[in-house]
Amino acid sequence: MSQAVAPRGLEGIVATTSGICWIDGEAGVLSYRGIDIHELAAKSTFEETTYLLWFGKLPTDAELEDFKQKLAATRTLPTNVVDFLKTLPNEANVMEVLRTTVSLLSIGDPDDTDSSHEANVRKSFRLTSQIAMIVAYFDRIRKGKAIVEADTTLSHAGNFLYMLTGVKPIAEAEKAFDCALILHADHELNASTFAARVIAATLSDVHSAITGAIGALKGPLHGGANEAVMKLLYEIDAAGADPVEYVKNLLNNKVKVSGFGHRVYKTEDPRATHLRRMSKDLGTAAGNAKWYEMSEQIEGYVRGEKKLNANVDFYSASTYTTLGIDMDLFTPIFAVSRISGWAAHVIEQHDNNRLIRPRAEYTGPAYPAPYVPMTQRS
Ligand SMILES: CC(=O)SCCNC(=O)CCNC(=O)[C@H](O)C(C)(C)COP(=O)(O)OP(=O)(O)OC[C@H]1O[C@@H](n2cnc3c(N)ncnc32)[C@H](O)[C@@H]1OP(=O)(O)O
Ligand SMILES: O=C([O-])CC(=O)C(=O)O
Repeated sequence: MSQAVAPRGLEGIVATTSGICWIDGEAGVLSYRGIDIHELAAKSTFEETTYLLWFGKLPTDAELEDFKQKLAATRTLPTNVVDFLKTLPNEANVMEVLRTTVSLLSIGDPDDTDSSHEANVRKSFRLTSQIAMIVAYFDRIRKGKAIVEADTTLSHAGNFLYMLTGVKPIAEAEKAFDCALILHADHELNASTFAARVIAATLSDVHSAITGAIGALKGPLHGGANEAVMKLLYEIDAAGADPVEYVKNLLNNKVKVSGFGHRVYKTEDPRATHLRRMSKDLGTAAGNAKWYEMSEQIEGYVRGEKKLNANVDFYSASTYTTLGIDMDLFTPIFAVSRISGWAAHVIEQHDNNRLIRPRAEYTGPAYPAPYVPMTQRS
């Protein structure tokens, strides 16, 4: 019996139930476990938000302390993984480095053959720490700098910046980065999370699901857009061009402008509200608001002309640049945060699993097509 084909790209299709993240795309509302993202951005920390995503409630003081200690205790990478990072070419794509290294981490993981709820949580702790470590370690290795060992007394955000730069971050930078991690932590059934859930639903392991998710996040229609935004800003700057004229030209040539548009939001992406402010505040404080100002001009034009809103990736580009982070680390940093949401979804999938296996409407040659012998083929 033939069924109606789902809309292209599965737009609007509700593919699963989930208790993790709720979005109202019309109203521009994003919430984790029912708590509004604006409240989390103002009051929470990445650790607390991750606890919320994984365990479904805000932690008590003691639970949060225990969580932070457990997370900090997993700030270690096996020697074979560090050695592997040293064998890679300096110019390697950092998302490819991350994807491959996360895959490698499953070999030798103490819970490799265990996919119980408890083992999945333990793996999630380890991967949350290790993804941050891989990004920071590889960046230092490729720059010929000594690796900075993790500091277990620092927050997840603070430790990442410390491992990356070798300098303990000032409070403002740590706070801004921590807020960015909260904002990127989860987003319902985005492409990478869906990929992770499809993999997990075969009863494959956490590392396989996260490896697939990293591959999906890399694409420029998804997480890769933040790097593409910064490339655009650099291009405009190098050409000494007017940002609006430059983008007008792109749109006239039917080129999509990275950092704009969203499958779900029909209004302002609530995360962009914070990243715009962070970009402005950090730029102003650093005495270099150039990237923010260019971004703001582009946003005004694209919104006015195309009715497209900036998404989470647009102002994260200028925010991270102002924090002194290289642009090819932007998408890996997305993964440094999104591992919390991916892990929550993989755990939820395994806890109540059914194989995800939709159908396709066949559009190929009519059945039965002849099997033409080799001698008669043209
Ligand atoms: C973390 C994230 O993943 S957030 C998204 C990050 N991705 C980007 O920023 C890349 C740029 N944006 C896009 O490519 C899209 O808006 C997506 C991928 C985010 C959403 O895609 P979809 O829901 O499939 O929308 P689709 O691509 O069909 O766009 C609908 C219309 O808006 C236009 N449009 C959408 N985004 C843009 C854009 N950034 N620039 C110019 N036009 C755009 C499309 O050309 C299309 O126009 P048409 O109907 O005249 O052909
Ligand atoms: O939800 C989406 O399609 C993409 C997105 O914004 C995210 O993953 O944060």
